Amino acid sequence: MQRLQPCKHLYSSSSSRSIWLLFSAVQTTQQFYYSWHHQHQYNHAEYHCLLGKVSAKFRTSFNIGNIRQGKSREEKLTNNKDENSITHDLFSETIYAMASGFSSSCAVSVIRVSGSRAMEVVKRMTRLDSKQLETRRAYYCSLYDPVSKNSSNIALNAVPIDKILLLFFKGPNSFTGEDVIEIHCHGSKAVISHIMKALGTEGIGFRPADPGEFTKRAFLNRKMDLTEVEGLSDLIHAQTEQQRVQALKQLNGELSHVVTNWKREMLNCVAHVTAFIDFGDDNGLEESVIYRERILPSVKKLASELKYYLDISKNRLGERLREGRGIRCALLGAPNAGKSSLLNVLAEQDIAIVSDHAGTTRDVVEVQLDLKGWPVTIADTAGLREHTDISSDTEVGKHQLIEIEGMKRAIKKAREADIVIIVLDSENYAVTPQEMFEFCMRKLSEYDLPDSSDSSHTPRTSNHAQKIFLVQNKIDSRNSSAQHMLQKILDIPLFAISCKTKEGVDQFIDHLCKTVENIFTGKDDQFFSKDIGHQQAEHALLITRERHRASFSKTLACLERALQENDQIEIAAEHIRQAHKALCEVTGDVDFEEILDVVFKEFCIGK
Ligand SMILES: Nc1nc2c(ncn2[C@@H]2O[C@H](COP(=O)(O)OP(=O)(O)OP(=O)(O)O)[C@@H](O)[C@H]2O)c(=O)[nH]1
Ligand SMILES: [Mg+2]
Repeated sequence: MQRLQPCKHLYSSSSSRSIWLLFSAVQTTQQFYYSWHHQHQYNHAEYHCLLGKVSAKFRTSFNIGNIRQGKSREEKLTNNKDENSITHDLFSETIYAMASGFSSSCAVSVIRVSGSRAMEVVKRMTRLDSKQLETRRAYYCSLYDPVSKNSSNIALNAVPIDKILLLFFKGPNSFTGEDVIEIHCHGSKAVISHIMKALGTEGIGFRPADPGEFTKRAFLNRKMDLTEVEGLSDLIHAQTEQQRVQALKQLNGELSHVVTNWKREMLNCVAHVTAFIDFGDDNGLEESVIYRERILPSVKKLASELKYYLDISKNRLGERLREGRGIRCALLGAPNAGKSSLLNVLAEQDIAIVSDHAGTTRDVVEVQLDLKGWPVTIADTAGLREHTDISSDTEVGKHQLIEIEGMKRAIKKAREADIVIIVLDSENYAVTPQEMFEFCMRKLSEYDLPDSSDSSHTPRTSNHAQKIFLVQNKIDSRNSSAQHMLQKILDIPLFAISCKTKEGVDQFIDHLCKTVENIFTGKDDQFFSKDIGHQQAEHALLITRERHRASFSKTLACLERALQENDQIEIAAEHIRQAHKALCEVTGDVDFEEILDVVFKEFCIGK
C-alpha cells in the first residue's frame, strides 16, 4: 500500500491546535473504534488497547503549548499579550459604561460595571453587606460617593447620589463572564454624570469601557461565539421588524449551530484518518476502505450542504435584509409621468422635487422604506425619452447631454433593480402608454451590464431575477380617457393610480409589500427555484455578512480539493483540516484580530 509518511508533520506544524480539538478528536475516534469494533468483532480488551493508543498519540501529536481552543480565550490572550494588542490587559481592568441609551432625561438609566473588582461598588458606594449579596437579585438602596479603600463604612452623615436598584451577577454566570454590577439609577443628566464621575475616580479606579468591550469580554470568555456577537450587534441596530427577527435568530445561535455541526463532522473525518495512519496497518485496516466508507460520504455531504447554502444565498437577501437595503425598486418612465410624485407618496414625505417642468429629476434619488417590516430601497430616476441630433456646441445640446447622462443612470439603476416600476402618464398624448412601456423594456434589455465587480450591489447575471410593475398615473386628470388607458399586458401587474388623489395607491402598495415579502420568504419562484420553499428561504437569510460567504466558499474549495484526492487520505485529511480552519473563522475560533476589529467596531459603548 503506497501512502505518504504519516501525520506527525501535519500536527506538529500547526501552532494553534487545541485541547478541545484533541478531546473532540479523541471522542470521535472513540466513536470510530466503536463502529469499527462492531464491524470487526474486536473484543473489549483489544478495543480499549486501540483507544488508549489513539488517545496517547493525540496527546503527543498536538502542540499543547500553543493551544487556543479548550483554554478560555482569556487564558490564551493572557499568554499572548504581545501578539494580541487588541486584548492587552483586557481582563485586568474593571470597566464601566452606560448600558441604556443616552437621552437628556428619562425615568431610569442603567450603568454597568464588569470585572474582578466590580464588587467595590457595593463595598464602597452602598451600605449593603457585600458578603451577603446574592447573585441575580435586585437590591433597592442608596448610592454614595465612594469611600476610601480603608474606611469600612459610609459615614452616617454621607449624602446619597441617588436611590438605585443594584443587581449583582456573579461571574462566570453573567453577560461578560466576569462579576457584573448593574446600577439602575434615575435617568437625569445630573445623576448619571455624578455616578460616572464617581466610578472613574482614582480611588475606585475603574476605567470607562471601549465601544463593544462588554461583548468582547463575553466573546473572549466563551459566553458567545462570533456569529452570536454579530447577531447581538444587529439586534441593537435593527430598524425594521424583520431585521429584528433575523438578528434574534443569529443571536440565538442558528448560524452557529449549522457551522458547529459541520466543524464536528470535519473533525470526525480527521480523527478517522489519524487513527488509521497510526494504527491501521497494525490492525489490518485498509486505506481505501476508510476513504470510501467513512471520509468520502462525509466530505461529499458537507460539500453539498455548503454549496446549497452558498447557492440559495446568491441573491444576498440575508445581507440586504440586515443592512436595510432590502429589495431594490426603480421608478422608470417618461419625463413628467409622476415618478417623483410616486416616490413621495410611498415615502410619505417630500423627498424628491416635483414640478410640471419635464426633466426635473436628473440624478438618482434613493430612499429606504420599511414595508411591513421588510426593507426596500426605492430609486427615483430621470425621465426617459428619445433624442436625436445632439450638438454639444449649443446651449440646448449641452442640456441634452446632461439629460442623456441622467437617462443612462436611470436605466443602469433599473437594470440592477429587483423590481422595476414603469410609471406611465395618462395625460401624455405625445407617446401612448403602450409605446412608453415598449420603449422602457427596450432600454432595459439594450443597456450594457453594470460592472459586477462593484460589491455594493448584487452582481447582475444573465438570469438576474427582475419583476416589472406597470403603474398608470394621473387617472384623476380630466384628460385621461379610456383610449389613454393601458390594456393589461400579458401577466405584468398593472395599477391605475393617482398620486394627487391617492386613488389606487393603497392597492399598489399592498401588492408591492406582498411581492417583497414573497421574495424574502421564498414564495417567489423568480428569486428561488420552484422547489425551494419557505424553510430554504430562511436558510438563505442566515448568511448575513460577506465574511460568512467568503469563509463558506473557502471551506467548500478545501473540501472539493479533499474530494479530488481519491485514496490519498493523509492529503485529503489536510484539506479537511484547512476546511475546518476556514469555517472556524465564522464562529471566531481562530486567531484573527482583523475580524474581531471589524465585528466589534460596529458596537456602541455600554454593550
Ligand atoms: N393630475 C395629476 N397630476 C400629477 C399626478 N402625479 C403627478 N402629477 C403632476 O405631474 C407633474 C410631474 O410630476 P413629477 O412627479 O415631477 O414627474 P416626474 O416623472 O418625476 O418627472 P421628471 O422628474 O421630469 O422625469 C407635476 O406637476 C405633478 O404635480 C397625478 O396623479 N395627477
Ligand atoms: Mg422626477
